[in-house]
Amino acid sequence: MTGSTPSAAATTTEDRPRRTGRSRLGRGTPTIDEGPRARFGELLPYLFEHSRVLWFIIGLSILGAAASLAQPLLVSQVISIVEAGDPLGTLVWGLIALVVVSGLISGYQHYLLQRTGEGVVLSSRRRLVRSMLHLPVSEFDARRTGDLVSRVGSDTTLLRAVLTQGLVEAVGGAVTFVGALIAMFIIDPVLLGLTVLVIAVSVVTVTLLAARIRVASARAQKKVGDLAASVERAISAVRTIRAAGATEREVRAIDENATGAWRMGVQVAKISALVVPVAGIAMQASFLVVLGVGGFRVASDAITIANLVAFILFLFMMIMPLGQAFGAITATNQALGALGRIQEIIGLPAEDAYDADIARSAAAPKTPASAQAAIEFEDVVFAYARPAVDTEKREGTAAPTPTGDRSVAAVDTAYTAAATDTADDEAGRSRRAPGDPVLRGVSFRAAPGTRTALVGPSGAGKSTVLGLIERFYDPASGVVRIDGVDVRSLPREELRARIGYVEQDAPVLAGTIRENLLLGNPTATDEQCIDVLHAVNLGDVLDRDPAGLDAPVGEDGIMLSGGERQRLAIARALVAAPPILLLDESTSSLDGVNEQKMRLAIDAVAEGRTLIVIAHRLSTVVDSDRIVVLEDGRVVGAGTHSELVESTPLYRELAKHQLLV
Ligand SMILES: Nc1ncnc2c1ncn2[C@@H]1O[C@H](COP(=O)(O)OP(=O)(O)OP(=O)(O)O)[C@@H](O)[C@H]1O
Repeated sequence: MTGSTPSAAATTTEDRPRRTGRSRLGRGTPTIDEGPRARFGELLPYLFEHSRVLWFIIGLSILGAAASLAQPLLVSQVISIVEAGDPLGTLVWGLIALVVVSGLISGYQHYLLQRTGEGVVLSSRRRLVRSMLHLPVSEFDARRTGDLVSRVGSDTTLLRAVLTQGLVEAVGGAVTFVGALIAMFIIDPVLLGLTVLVIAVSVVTVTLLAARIRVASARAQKKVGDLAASVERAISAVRTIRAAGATEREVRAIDENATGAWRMGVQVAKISALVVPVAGIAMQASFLVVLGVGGFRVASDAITIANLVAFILFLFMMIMPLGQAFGAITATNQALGALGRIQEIIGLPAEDAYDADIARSAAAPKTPASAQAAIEFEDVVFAYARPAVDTEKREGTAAPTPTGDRSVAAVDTAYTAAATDTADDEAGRSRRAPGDPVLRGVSFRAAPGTRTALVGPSGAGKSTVLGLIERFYDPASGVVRIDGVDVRSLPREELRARIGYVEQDAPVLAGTIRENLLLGNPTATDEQCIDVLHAVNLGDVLDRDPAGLDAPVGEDGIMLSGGERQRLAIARALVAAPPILLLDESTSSLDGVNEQKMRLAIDAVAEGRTLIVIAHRLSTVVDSDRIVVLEDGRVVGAGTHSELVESTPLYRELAKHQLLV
């Protein structure tokens, strides 16, 4: 699922990748099974990047072709000289030299082709990764991580084959082919006519097979993407899967995808395998025709033996490039299938820097003035798009659900009990149709330098509010402002540089503590890093490992406790010293000790900045300057704790359940 404005949502999500696939990438109408297919023209920019070396290689292969073409002529000369009983002299040495030179040329050419092929893979990976990481956040909602990884890892490698398996060599091959054809025409046009007839049949057959190879290959690559996505899903939730006793089921699901990929691979192999015998039969048939008819023509003195031998050698020379051409067609078709999947991502529009229209029409200054910015929501309506392209995405790759946290369960029970007239619980949320607004006219203001808490039932839209401030999504209507400036008119980089954002789940990256801390501010000193660690009560992690700041945190920060991960994420946001901090408190890790540490951390970071905290337990935010209560996408109350206890039943109920009143 993706988000943006409802109207935009309808066009920017599910349909877009496929629509882009049709208009930019393919002829005809690709089905979801085939996936997008690229046009040959889309391959050319990748080749043009290496045009100098490719011209050099083409030059080499023409040279090699000329050396090969000279060989039958020399052989024919040698036979004539032997027949006449004359001494061979330097002719034999010339022949040997030719063989050696063409061998050397072909070796060097092979190396250059492989190297250039690697270059093409590299540049396609660079372009793809650059585009991928600049896609709007909503695109990632709709796509499976494993499939994206597979495009970078597997699809790109298929582009190499275009070069290594023949496209450039086919140029040299074409020279040999034409040269041989001319020589054969000069030697015996009748024999040539018969040969061409046999070969033409095989060329037509191979051309027909090529179209099927392209379709099968695109399907095979899609299956590889499915496989990668299912492996990613299983690995990312390995603990949950083990705990649920679902390992074998996952293995079977992955196995099904692996079998699907295998089946498609075999289909490609079958079609490609047809190409080989077709080429072989063409060669043998033409050889037999030449031998049989040629024998008669020697007997009737229409052609000499020396010329028949030369003709047969030229025949081989003509057929060899044909084999190369068939290989090139297969490889190119496979590459076009893969390139379709690469270009599908590259062709998607990147996140825009800012909304030019709004920036133009904004009367207010483009840069927020104060160091402690005010945040303002005015009548904001927002809907996520309709269901994602792939439901597996949300079901399968979701982070493991926190279990056994009774305090969180109690919070939601409290909300549910309080919410009598609206449906806010799980059942209520499931009644909201996909594409219905998640925020329905939200308005509130967080004054500069104050602490604002967002509270409300699960699914009320609290995290969505933070997503809109960060401009991961834009509202359908209404405005989000920082210091009076519409956030859409600010360059995203500038906007995000002003905001520290701590997301709810998995906020720690694999790597070391230092790498995590330097993410938002690569120039921070060790001293600054250590200071912020102490500020969020994480000083002790430095003593645990002699590596100190260079201690690894493991994949997703698995070597730290849940509370420590959350506080490390806060520390990371602080290193960049942002004037605004958005903190989506984790629903897990809320035991008493962690909660206390979290409160202290929040106190420490609140100083001198505008802070918006999403709280799942009131105790962490009860002393906030302002608490905004969200319910089903609406603000149902705002004020201090004591004001809300008086004025807002939902809040009062919640406070009662948490023994605060
Ligand atoms: N990326 C997304 N795509 C589609 N729908 C989404 C997306 N993120 C959230 N939603 C839906 O929007 C609604 C509000 O979600 P949100 O995460 O803002 O709620 P929340 O109040 O923060 O909940 P919690 O307290 O459980 O974190 C939910 O119904 C949720 O299913």
